[in-house]
Amino acid sequence: MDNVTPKAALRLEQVNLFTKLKTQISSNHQGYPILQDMGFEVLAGERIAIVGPSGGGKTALLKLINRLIEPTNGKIFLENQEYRQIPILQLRQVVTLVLQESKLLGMTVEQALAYPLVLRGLSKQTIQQRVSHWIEQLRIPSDWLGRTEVQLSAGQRQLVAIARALVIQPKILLLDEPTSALDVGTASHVIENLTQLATTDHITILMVNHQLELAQEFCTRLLHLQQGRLLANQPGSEIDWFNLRTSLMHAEAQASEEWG
Ligand SMILES: Nc1ncnc2c1ncn2[C@@H]1O[C@H](COP(=O)(O)OP(=O)(O)OP(=O)(O)O)[C@@H](O)[C@H]1O
Repeated sequence: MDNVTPKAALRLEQVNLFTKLKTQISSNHQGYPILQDMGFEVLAGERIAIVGPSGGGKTALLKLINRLIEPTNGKIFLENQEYRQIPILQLRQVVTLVLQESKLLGMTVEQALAYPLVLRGLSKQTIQQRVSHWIEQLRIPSDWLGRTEVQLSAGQRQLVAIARALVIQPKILLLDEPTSALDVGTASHVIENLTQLATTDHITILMVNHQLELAQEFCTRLLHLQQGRLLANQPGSEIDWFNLRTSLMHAEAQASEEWG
């Protein structure tokens, strides 16, 4: 039996993110706080669900981890290496982010799936194998392959975006509400695939998801964000999902009252 403790895939230490511009809302000279005192560790192969009300900082957190934005202060580590010491292209080979609105940049589905692998200089045969594998796994119909972005529905685009991330075989996969436009059956099938992938290939997955039943099915650990702070960091097995649903509904209602 393998008793080796899994390695830390990712670590955040006292990460803060403020908007660059001063706003009227905050007198803080650094600007308006988006994320504050973010500190947590993720082990290789963990499946993390990130939940919280709108505007809580979930997308901002994924963008920090993909280095689309830089923290105002604090440190992020990939295994034991500090982010700022890793060349950005090297980091992006390992950490892949799928945002809510993915673009195919004028390519057909088939071209878009192959493109990241072409950029990595892989052989035609490997590219074909990997692309076919994920088309099959995610049950992408062959008649989508020749279509471009405008010929796909939001849900179809989402599935293609997930496949495009998976062909890359990243070590850390970041997904921002990947199943929000998918029908229940397809969403559940995607979650099954992701769960299996994390288990068999030790891929670490962080997924923002408003659909709590999917988060529950998926996660080994849950991060609960509210107003830019980490409210809870708990193993999935210790969560009272009923209470969580109630508290999220309250927080969402409060947030819409504040905005409305
Ligand atoms: N580039 C930016 N400049 C200024 N403020 C921003 C920027 N991006 C996000 N914000 C603000 O940061 C906060 C967190 O936004 P974020 O998109 O991370 O929330 P979220 O939890 O993902 O919300 P949702 O569930 O609605 O997608 C919000 O108050 C948002 O207005």
